[in-house]
Amino acid sequence: RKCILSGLWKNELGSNMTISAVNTDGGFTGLYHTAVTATDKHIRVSPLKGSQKPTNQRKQLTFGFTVSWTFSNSMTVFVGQCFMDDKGKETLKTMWLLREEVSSPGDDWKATRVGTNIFTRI
Ligand SMILES: O=C(O)CCCC[C@@H]1SC[C@H]2[C@@H]1NC(=O)N2C(=O)OCc1ccccc1
Repeated sequence: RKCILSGLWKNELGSNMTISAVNTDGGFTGLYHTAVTATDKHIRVSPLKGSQKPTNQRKQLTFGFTVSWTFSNSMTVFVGQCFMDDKGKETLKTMWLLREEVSSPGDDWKATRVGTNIFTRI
């Protein structure tokens, strides 16, 4: 079987994402609902856009997507791969870069954070 990104996923932080149908060139959109916040802002659902390698080429495909957070001026890019176990259970192993909006170039050094996330189907 092949990994399909469409559907509902959750990660180890409890964040959820919904990925829409993947189109023929591998493009997809979706919504990201993070469970964690570094600010006192109320968490809101944020849009995501991404692309994956076409499923007809790969079983355990690679993908990337960008989340433009609706409640802050920051942006996160995720990159990862879908793995399937022998029971057909899919896992998305990802790493992300979070770019915070900083007020001056002098603060650029501290503006990017990195993290990992593992997603499984809900
Ligand atoms: O949910 C996951 O699976 C992974 C964790 C991602 C959490 C994201 S990072 C950007 C956004 C979300 N939480 C938060 O406080 N954000 C935010 O933009 O806060 C503003 C901010 C950003 C960077 C530094 C300080 C504050």
